[in-house]
Amino acid sequence: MSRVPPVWPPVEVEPPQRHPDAPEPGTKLGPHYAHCFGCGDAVEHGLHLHTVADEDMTIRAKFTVTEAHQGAPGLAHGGLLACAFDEALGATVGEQLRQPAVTGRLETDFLRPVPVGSTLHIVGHLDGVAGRKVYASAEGRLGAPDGPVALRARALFVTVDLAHFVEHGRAEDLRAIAEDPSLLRNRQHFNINP
Ligand SMILES: CCCCCCCC/C=C\CCCCCCCC(=O)SCCNC(=O)CCNC(=O)[C@H](O)C(C)(C)COP(=O)(O)OP(=O)(O)OC[C@H]1O[C@@H](n2cnc3c(N)ncnc32)[C@H](O)[C@@H]1OP(=O)(O)O
Repeated sequence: MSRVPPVWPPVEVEPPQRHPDAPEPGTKLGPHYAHCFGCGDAVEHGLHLHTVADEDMTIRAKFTVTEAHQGAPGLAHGGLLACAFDEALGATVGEQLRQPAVTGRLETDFLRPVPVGSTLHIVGHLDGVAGRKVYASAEGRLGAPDGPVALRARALFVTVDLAHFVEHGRAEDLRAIAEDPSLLRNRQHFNINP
């Protein structure tokens, strides 16, 4: 099977501009929403992705595969691995641009099986911006930051305004957040991204 990658980004892009309030390299980012399956503390069997801002439009993330994440016996489910990349790429885009954005398209190459108990080290990079379209890519290495590459992913995020979440979200969840903003991360900007 040919694995020649298509041209990336697929359209002409501008270099991304880091927002003045983007976290400094080395900042631990923490969950953006307690009930987020990718990063939230309140989700017992969630992925609990931990992310750290890095230099040069990059985010580093770690995800440890548990029993609850299996597809085949002892191996991570591919859909959950794609979820980990959605989360890491979403953080790459949202944190650097400090603007809400949702996943429009996500493609994932699975190069090696990922066993239960192993940790995936993901590096996400913001590749370019074309109007509301934001392109980002990531690589996941097994067991260590310099371990073998297990996955690669590329995504298109589309920037949206806050009305997206008000219009499409559930009223009771929005009310709960209004009553207890600590459900979202308590930073200078609140993180409404899904
Ligand atoms: C003060 C705030 C600060 C914030 C800071 C944040 C820090 C955050 C930290 C942490 C981040 C969190 C991490 C979360 C990670 C998880 C993210 C998810 O899983 S998101 C859930 C899944 N995704 C959806 O639910 C989207 C569902 N889709 C939609 O709502 C719409 O389709 C949407 C918004 C994507 C586009 O709809 P339209 O009507 O607004 O715009 P149209 O014109 O259709 O698209 C815009 C452009 O994008 C292209 N486009 C859209 N989808 C495409 C696709 N699938 N493939 C190719 N192009 C696509 C279109 O062709 C168009 O391009 P042309 O401008 O014409 O060149």
